Amino acid sequence: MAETLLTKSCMPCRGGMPPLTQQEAEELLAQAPEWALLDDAHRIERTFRFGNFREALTFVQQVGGLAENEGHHPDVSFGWGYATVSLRTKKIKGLHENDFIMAAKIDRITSIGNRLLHRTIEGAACRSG
Ligand SMILES: C[C@H](O)[C@H](O)[C@H]1CNC2=NC(N)=NC(=O)C2=N1
Repeated sequence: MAETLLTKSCMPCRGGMPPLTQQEAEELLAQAPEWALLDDAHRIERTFRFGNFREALTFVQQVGGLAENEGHHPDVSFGWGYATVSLRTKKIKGLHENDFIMAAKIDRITSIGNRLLHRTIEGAACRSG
């Protein structure tokens, strides 16, 4: 099976290599199309929307756990109803495949969360129906 970002794990980055080129970044962005390529292709960013502060905080906590597991860390700002995640590899002052692996895995957090939420809503509807 072809390796995809979701089947990979972040590799420790000790610096010393050049950041991805714009072309390389755009190729990887195809697997995380919701993210914006910013700062002359040196950073990727996505803002996620939520129903309230608690949902945003829960998401941020999940992102933090993923980052610790992967050993690669985003910058996150969040508040009532939103969380903005920004990814770049500080050691090389630009983008690395690690940033795209994290983006794909962060997207999966929200898709799992949404599926669970829908199942809960459906479940409640069945019981009250
Ligand atoms: C050894 C380990 O890979 C490095 O310290 C990691 C930790 N997390 C990191 N996160 C990010 N965003 N950039 C880095 O350069 C980085 N370096």
